[in-house]
Amino acid sequence: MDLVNHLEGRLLFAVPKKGRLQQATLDLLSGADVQFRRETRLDIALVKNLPIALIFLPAADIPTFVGEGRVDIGITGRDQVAEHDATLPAGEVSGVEEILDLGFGGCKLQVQVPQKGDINEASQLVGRNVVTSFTALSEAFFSKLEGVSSGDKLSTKIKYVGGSVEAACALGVADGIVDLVESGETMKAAGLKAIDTVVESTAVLVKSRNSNTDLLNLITSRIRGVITAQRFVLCQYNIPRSELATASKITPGKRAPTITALEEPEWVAVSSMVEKKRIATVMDELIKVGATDILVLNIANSRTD
Ligand SMILES: Nc1ncnc2c1ncn2[C@@H]1O[C@H](COP(=O)(O)OP(=O)(O)OP(=O)(O)O)[C@@H](O)[C@H]1O
Ligand SMILES: O=P(O)(O)OC[C@H]1O[C@H](OP(=O)(O)OP(=O)(O)O)[C@H](O)[C@@H]1O
Repeated sequence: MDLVNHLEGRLLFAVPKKGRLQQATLDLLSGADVQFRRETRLDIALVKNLPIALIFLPAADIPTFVGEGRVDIGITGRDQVAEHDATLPAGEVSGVEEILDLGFGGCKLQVQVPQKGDINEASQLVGRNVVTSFTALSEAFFSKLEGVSSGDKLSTKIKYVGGSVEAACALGVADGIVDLVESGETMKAAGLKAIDTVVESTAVLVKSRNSNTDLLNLITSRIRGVITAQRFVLCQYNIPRSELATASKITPGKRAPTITALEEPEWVAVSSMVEKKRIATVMDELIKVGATDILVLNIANSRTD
């Protein structure tokens, strides 16, 4: 089938074709009931149950396609959006608009130098060689350090490499690099240390500034629901009515806790959404104020807007 001729009337949705963000993105689409089958080697897949076409693109290229309005919506790293925006002429508004922080793919774009060298702060790299895959963000970062206005010549020499950036210092190509750090293992293995942060990143859902359709809002709402379900658990417990006000402060919920009367008039049951990462502390606090029968339930999906 000639897929390109089947794109008419469909919302075009760019997703990473490989790399760190791909699996979590596919899981998110599955949670949002976006059904598709991608033929081997094809970068376009038609969604079976919605008028959407998925376009598989390198994460780094997604902001360009979204920014130019060639695709309507996409998932990529905030670092890639920032790099794209940093290439725009001064004063030009980016065509890429972030709509949701997706919470996965967390990493930092950091300035790194040899652990055993004499450089301890980024200003010491001014006028020296810096290697990176993020040239626009690095140029903006060093322009600020040098006090140079955008477009003017930098004394720091910024060179592009496409990957294995951390090898540049060992090979004598660079005095420092600007590269992504997640666990820090690659940096440590290469004998490097971080001395500054250019951008902190997570995966984001972005849309083209001029795209705004009911379907775009529907898919955004579904994805928001999946993300919320992943971030929160449902906490249920019984509490003496006299302690309800205190307990409600511990579990205020997203809007307000749900309170249900029990057969025993002195007691109520409370049900409230709590952020997963806080749940252990919240349970400790609930026990202290007299809660009993605390249950924590996973949320399969949610919709709050
Ligand atoms: N440890 C990490 N290293 C690199 N990127 C990460 C990491 N953790 C999360 N990311 C995010 O994943 C995005 C895509 O990076 P990744 O290297 O997987 O892409 P890729 O398309 O395979 O690119 P490349 O071919 O240059 O490696 C990054 O821009 C960043 O937002
Ligand atoms: O802090 P860590 O958890 O070690 O992750 C960071 C490393 O991962 C990325 O490289 P990737 O594996 O994508 O290969 P690349 O160097 O070819 O881009 C990034 O460029 C770092 O080198």
